[in-house]
Amino acid sequence: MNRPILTAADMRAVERRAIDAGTEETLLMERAGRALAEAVRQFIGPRDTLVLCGPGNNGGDGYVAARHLALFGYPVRVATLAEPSSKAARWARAQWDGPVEDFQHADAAPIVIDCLFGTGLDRELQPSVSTRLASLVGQALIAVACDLPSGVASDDGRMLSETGIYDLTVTFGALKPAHRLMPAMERMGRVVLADIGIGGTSAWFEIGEPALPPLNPCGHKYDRGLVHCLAGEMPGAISLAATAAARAGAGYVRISTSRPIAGIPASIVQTGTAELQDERIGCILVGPGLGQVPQVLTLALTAPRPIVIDADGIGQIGEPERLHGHDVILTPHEGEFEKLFGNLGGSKAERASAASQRSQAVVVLKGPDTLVAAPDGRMGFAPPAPPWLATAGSGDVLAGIIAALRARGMTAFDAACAGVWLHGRAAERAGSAMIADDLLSAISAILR
Ligand SMILES: NC(=O)C1=CN([C@@H]2O[C@H](COP(=O)(O)OP(=O)(O)OC[C@H]3O[C@@H](n4cnc5c(N)ncnc54)[C@H](OP(=O)(O)O)[C@@H]3O)[C@@H](O)[C@H]2O)[C@@H](O)CC1
Ligand SMILES: Nc1ncnc2c1ncn2[C@@H]1O[C@H](COP(=O)(O)OP(=O)(O)O)[C@@H](O)[C@H]1O
Ligand SMILES: [K+]
Repeated sequence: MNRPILTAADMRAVERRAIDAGTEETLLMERAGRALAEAVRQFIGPRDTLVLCGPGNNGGDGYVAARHLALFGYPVRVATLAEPSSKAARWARAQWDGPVEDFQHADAAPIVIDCLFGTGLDRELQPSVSTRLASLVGQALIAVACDLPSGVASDDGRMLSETGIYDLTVTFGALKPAHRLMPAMERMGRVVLADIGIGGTSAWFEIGEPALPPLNPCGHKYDRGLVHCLAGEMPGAISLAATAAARAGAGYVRISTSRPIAGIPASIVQTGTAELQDERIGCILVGPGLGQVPQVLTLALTAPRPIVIDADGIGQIGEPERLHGHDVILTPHEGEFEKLFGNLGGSKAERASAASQRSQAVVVLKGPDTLVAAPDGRMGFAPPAPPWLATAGSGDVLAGIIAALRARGMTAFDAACAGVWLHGRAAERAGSAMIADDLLSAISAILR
């Protein structure tokens, strides 16, 4: 299931609509604080706990969580940075009947719950605050963030201030962009999304497990998709991509190559000609191992078929507008992205979206926080993938998987999202010592 991703403004609008429809703001805060306490109880046994409360509603959630943790039997202390400034937070503060310490002087504790700032953080923390928070987080056995680690910019995942690495982040109603974007994502530990009875829809979402096209019991190999790969100077990369396409369920994979390629499955057909006008082709794949032969990309763009352009092919496009009128999925890493689109500026999501609109292609902007952008504004955020995916050839495998899914009839955007999801899960399955070749059998295992 795809989970919506909401900006701070989206989230405030959702909250406003719920309040206008009659839900008390304090009820939402009660649910959020209770969910935070429940998550702590679920993951961590009762130990001395210090709850740090800020002036806004993030702090309000903290007072509620402290009350529930005390009821659960946790020895809880509360320390505050400033008195509550919102009505709901004042209510939550009034419900907490224990003492309140001063944030700068509170002793450290094995469990620290950071409820200083959440989606309302709009500037860096005062150095005395960030230093103290980092010290308390650093001394804790378990550090928990309410909604977001304080210091994180909710909408783009930047660190406005550095405050340390957390073990658990409990968020409410919907994921925020920062939960799926670096550098913030790697500071959050496990992210738990709690239901507080509100949520919204959005063109931005976390990519969930895809529904792949069912096989037609009466179908033949072309019904399952023909992927035509174009080889270039380095055959290894296109071999990986082609084999990935076959493993991801394409019924027929062939490679146009000027010389025979050794070591690939015999079922992958090698041909000396590029029969790209063949209407049975479901997707053309060009770029992996292409080298400096731009005429191959030009040839690919003469065919009126869906096309995945990866690696060297991306650098040979020239102007993104050249892709208008074609049905293209681009799969750049940051270097390839910059080669084609230049330095666009803005957050990763803004850059991916601008690039997709400019090229009218689906853009898979890869990295530890891969994004899939469509020209119409939809954006898929990859769920966390293991860092060992950063290995030579793994991008070629991704391009092959996406080409297979496109050839099987998924839309360009859905194929790209599904490919990114499968690629990450295959890496999890293959384990930390994997090489890109190992992803191929892992794909088969997942699709079994
Ligand atoms: N939306 C929902 O549906 C629900 C949201 N909920 C919770 O509310 C949280 C959002 O609450 P929020 O909007 O009150 O913002 P929050 O993060 O507490 O910070 C704002 C305060 O901080 C201040 N301030 C900002 N930056 C600062 C800085 N660098 N240094 C110092 N001060 C700074 C700013 O004051 P300012 O000085 O800007 O006037 C203001 O006082 C959200 O993360 C979630 O936990 C839940 O209760 C359930 C439902
Ligand atoms: N730190 C990381 N954590 C998770 N995935 C990563 C990380 N770094 C890169 N990846 C993924 O690994 C793949 C690398 O692709 P690419 O850069 O094209 O490599 P290559 O050209 O060697 O195939 C991409 O799918 C990317 O999203
Ligand atoms: K927080």
